Amino acid sequence: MADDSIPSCIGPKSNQYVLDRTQLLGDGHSGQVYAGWKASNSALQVAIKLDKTSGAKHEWAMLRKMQGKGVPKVHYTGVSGKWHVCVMDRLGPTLATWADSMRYTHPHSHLREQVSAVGRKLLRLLQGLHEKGDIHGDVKPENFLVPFKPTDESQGNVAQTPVTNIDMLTHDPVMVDLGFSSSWRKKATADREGVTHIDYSQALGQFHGTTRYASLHCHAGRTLARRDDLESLAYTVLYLLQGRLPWQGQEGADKEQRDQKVLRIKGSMTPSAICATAPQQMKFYVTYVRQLPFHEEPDYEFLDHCLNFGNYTLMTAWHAQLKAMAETPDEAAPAAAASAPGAGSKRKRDKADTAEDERSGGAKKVKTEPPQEPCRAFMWFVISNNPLEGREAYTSHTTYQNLLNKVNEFWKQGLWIKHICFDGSVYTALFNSNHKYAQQTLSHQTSLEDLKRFIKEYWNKGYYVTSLARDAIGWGIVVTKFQPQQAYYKQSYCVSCMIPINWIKQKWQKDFFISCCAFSEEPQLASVIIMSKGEPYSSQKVEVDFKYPSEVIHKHWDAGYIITNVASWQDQNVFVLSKPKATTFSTQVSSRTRDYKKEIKSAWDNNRSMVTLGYCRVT
Ligand SMILES: Nc1ncnc2c1ncn2[C@@H]1O[C@H](COP(=O)(O)OP(=O)(O)OP(=O)(O)O)[C@@H](O)[C@H]1O
Repeated sequence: MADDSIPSCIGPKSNQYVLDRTQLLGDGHSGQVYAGWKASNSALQVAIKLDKTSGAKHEWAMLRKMQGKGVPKVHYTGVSGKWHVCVMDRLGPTLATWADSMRYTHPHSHLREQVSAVGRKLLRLLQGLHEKGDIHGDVKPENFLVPFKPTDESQGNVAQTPVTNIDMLTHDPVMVDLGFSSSWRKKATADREGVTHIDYSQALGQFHGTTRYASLHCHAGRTLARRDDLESLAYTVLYLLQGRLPWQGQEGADKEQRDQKVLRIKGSMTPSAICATAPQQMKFYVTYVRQLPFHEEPDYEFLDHCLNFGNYTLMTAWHAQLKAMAETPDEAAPAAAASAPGAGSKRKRDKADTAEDERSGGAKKVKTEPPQEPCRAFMWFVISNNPLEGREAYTSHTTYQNLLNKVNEFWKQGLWIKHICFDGSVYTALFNSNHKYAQQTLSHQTSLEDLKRFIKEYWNKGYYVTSLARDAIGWGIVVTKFQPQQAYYKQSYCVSCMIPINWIKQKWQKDFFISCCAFSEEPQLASVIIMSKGEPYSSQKVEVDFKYPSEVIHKHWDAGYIITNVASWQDQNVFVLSKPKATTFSTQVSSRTRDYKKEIKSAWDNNRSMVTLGYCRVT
């Protein structure tokens, strides 16, 4: 039944529009779009967007700002009853509808040529928006419409124009739905020469956008930047070409679970796998946008060359280079093989043996060449700080029992376990002569229920959990009794099937900070987070990424944070960064290495103390 609150006439008497309730053009999350016409001139066909929220005013302002630059012409905006109303040019079908119908009626070569043209035009539309200081924030095929160009001008009617006949080589797509748009540059500097980029932040668990097309950064709750529009454009182009994306059709109890599944598939697929059945240039496009730093101005010319896959006879020098690269055999090793020590091609292994990132690292170079796609690999993350204080040691063993025997020897020497870690086959433990510790126990628990029982039992005895690791069959746990006056005030744990970001945020508000964490995949997904009151930090961040987020880590280092925990969660890495209350700390080094022993030795040789170890995905 039609909603009676929907107005049939819109606008002041001198400028009225008639709304046709029988012609719903689109139904979005914030309202509906109906067809209509100008009361005094029925040939002027319009689209009338009714929005329930005052957020519409932001979209109106954006549409006005972009008039003449690829958005529909706006005829009227105002409020009617409970609706915020925007009357604009009526357009044709969405690109999704257009491509779906083309796919079954035209040869693939034709679709490919058309989609290439569309992709390049969309890129330029987004570039225009970016040059104005804004990003779209919801790039997807449904938000770009085919223009209405009636074949017979005298009886023009959008709906009757066959969508399959619209030649996008000669028509330009139009961008709609700017409701999610935001600025990528700071307002105060928008008109000045030295443009300042907005600040980076990550709000884990906050995802706004369309799951199917969202960038990985968007899924991770990171502040959106130009790179995110361009990553979504890649998925849009791939959808138009293939009618499907590899992460479609995921099922789950709720939207959050489905989003998590999509993120996991999207994030763990290499650009080659995502573009397996697409033109090879798209692989370079996806690789490039996924590696683009937050602040960096995208190289639109490079992306345009990648999207120019419609016609191989129109090859530029760039294009030829891209094609040559596309024909080079893919060196990516499968994840499992890459994770085994010594696996992967020799060249890759030599190149990737150790990578180091330092707090005082220099400025980054801007990439102008086609990026190389990295292979997926897991490595040790060795985190060390300046300077080395007291004694330190490490040990590694393939069985928990052997580890326990060795730990007993270290305890006798006055060394305490600082951290334990498991890489799939080997347990590693770091030790130091921590003067705050008085007693320690290392234990192994096979189930989560046993782990919870153990933690409670030892809390009652005055111990706190100081390290945790997940091994092949259970959980290694270290509990410690502190010297008087040195203990935490309180400790809390959360066992969950996801990273419990809301719980963590609540605890942060009560001055708890993450002390340690561990994650399991088998037999079920589980995350165990231990938070304590009394940690020597003033603030904390959690970063979740599919690889090592060097750019983000540098930003946090610059803001005074240090990495205090590294762990892996499904295909992703979890980095806990903490801001120490004391300001004595000077430099932190994060090394990704296959040979952690060499790295620990090098840290000690350079007077650096060990903070933590993790075994995580690096690419
Ligand atoms: N000017 C127009 N002419 C014709 N159809 C339009 C026009 N504007 C929007 N539409 C149709 O209405 C749909 C929804 O529009 P829009 O995306 O602006 O609404 P929304 O409520 O913000 O949607 P979403 O849930 O995607 O954010 C579009 O996908 C399109 O099919």
